[in-house]
Amino acid sequence: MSFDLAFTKGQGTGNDFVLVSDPDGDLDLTPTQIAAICDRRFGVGADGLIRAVRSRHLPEGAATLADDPRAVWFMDYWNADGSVSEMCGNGIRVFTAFLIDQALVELADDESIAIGTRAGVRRVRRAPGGFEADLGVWRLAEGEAAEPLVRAKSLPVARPGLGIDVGNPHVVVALADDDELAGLDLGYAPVLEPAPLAGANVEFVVPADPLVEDGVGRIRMRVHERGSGETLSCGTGAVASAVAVRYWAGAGAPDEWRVQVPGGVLGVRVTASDEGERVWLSGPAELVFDGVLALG
Ligand SMILES: N[C@@H](CCC[C@H](N)C(=O)O)C(=O)O
Repeated sequence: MSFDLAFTKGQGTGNDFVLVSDPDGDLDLTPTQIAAICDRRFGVGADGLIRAVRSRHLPEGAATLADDPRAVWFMDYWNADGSVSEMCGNGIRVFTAFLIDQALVELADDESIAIGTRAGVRRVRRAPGGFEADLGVWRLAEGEAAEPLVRAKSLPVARPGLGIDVGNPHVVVALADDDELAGLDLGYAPVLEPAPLAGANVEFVVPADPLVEDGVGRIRMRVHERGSGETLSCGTGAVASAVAVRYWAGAGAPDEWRVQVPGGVLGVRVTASDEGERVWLSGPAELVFDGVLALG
């Protein structure tokens, strides 16, 4: 059966998404359709597709509603290859802008909104230049996944990575300098040893000079995203990179970080909580254009 699909294209620091509104959970897009929509030559083109659906219409949404009944909306996130992810840090800001634009929610300056995701409930509020999202408590990956070896094309030898979970899986690799970062060929997926069953997003980082300025840590990052390849930015990847460098730096490292990615700059904050260290991601969110796709 063919049908018209209304969509909005959005981006945050160049990480771009196709957003669709499906309040009652009627849409049943297949992974193949999603990959076709995200294809940059034959489709709209995007790093991922995000469906706005009321949480009560999804099994994962029912679970988040049980945690927080205010999480009425669920961010149903899909990578460009049609695989699902638990979380998207740039996506959740763009998703919030989309919900507001579609008049599905109102968000005053002093309020936050609870959003259901596969990683649990996340809260987003307005911040200078965009939005800030509370991405919950970060954790080191466990067992062998904590320190995998990473091989990437253009790196002559395997490098040690640090496995970090911020709702979705990341491996962060420190590089020597900007030349090494610029010379990376991320047209090929980095190979991890041992290879995590569910895959991982891989971030490569270098410190800025100086690493800390006015109490704020500064790093540069490039990323190869699970399910999407190299992207201009990854919000959860920026958070994973900041906490990895902070972890390596040890006691006295800053709680506030600026992460320069090819598509712009993201802010990361770390705060103490009873459950562990919470991480906060801030950055822009823009809706670029609307369109209608004939599917079928
Ligand atoms: N770009 C996103 C992360 C999207 C999901 C990721 N590719 C995964 O599979 O976990 C971000 O901004 O966090």
